[in-house]
Amino acid sequence: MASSDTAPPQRIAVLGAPIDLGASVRGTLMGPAALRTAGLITVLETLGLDVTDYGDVNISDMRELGDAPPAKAKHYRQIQRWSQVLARRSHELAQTGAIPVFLGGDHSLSMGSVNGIARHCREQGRELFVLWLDAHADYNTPETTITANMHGMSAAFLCGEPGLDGLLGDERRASITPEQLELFGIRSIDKAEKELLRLRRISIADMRAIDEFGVGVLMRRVLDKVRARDGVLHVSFDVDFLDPDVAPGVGTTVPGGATYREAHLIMELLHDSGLVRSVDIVELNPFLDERGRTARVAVELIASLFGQQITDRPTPSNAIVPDQ
Ligand SMILES: NC(=[NH2+])NCCC[C@H](N)C(=O)O
Ligand SMILES: [Mn+2]
Ligand SMILES: [Mn+2]
Repeated sequence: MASSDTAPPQRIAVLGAPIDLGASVRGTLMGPAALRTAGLITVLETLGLDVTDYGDVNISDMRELGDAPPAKAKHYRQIQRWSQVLARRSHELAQTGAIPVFLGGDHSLSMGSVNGIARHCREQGRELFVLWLDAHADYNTPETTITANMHGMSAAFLCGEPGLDGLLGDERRASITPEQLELFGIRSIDKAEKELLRLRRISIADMRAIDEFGVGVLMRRVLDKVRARDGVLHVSFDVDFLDPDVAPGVGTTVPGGATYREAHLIMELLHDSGLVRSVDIVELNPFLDERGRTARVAVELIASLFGQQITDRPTPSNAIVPDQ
């Protein structure tokens, strides 16, 4: 991913998705603006990347599909429009060879972004894995949900769980299989959601596992799996993955989250792996933030994901982390 003297700089395609109807707390629609204000574009350019900011997605010209909205999925029609346009734009951006970075917006946007990336990967014959950095599993369906908020359903939707079948019209719905989903940082799961996760044998690095083994070991397990299958990675980064002390600007805070250093290490390991092909940054709610603190932390973490290093010398992580 890093640029060298000979290789052309890595291209990054930034696209904002100012959506907040998937969550119960309004305000994530200001996320793309806050991330830009916190310097996202400049930070990436300073790292030597070739960044194109495509602005924010517009859904006004989307036609309405004729499917029946499920009973328990709030703002289904609106989110359907976002998902459709995002699936299309995401596929187009991936085709240009750039790394798409989607700025949310609540986590329902991943239903579209990941669908488009998955389509591109299928066409390329590469297996796509999705790393879901989140306090929540987002593995509810209209059947299991308690809140009817669609940001709590996106991971389940992507794995082809029933209930939102008409969301993308004719577009193939299951973007990945349950074994291509890696939940990481999880500390809040609803009862019926937990049962579904167990049934599907979804891989979960919860906070208990992180406390016990550390993010280095657990991340290496994820990365080794992707490498062994010659796959690539999409990183879906829900800002509430971070501890609320570090990142207060989110609508669904859960105590006991990842620390500042844990999060940076994850991003650094992801960068070193060279496997990341696309990224979502979701759930940042500037309306709830403290003087832009959370937006700035999110930007710093994205910088680590794209190669910012403390010493500007390669860290030989394999030399200092003993084999399991
Ligand atoms: N992307 C998020 N912050 N999701 C929170 C989901 C919370 C809860 N599990 C629900 O279904 O409503
Ligand atoms: Mn989420
Ligand atoms: Mn979350």
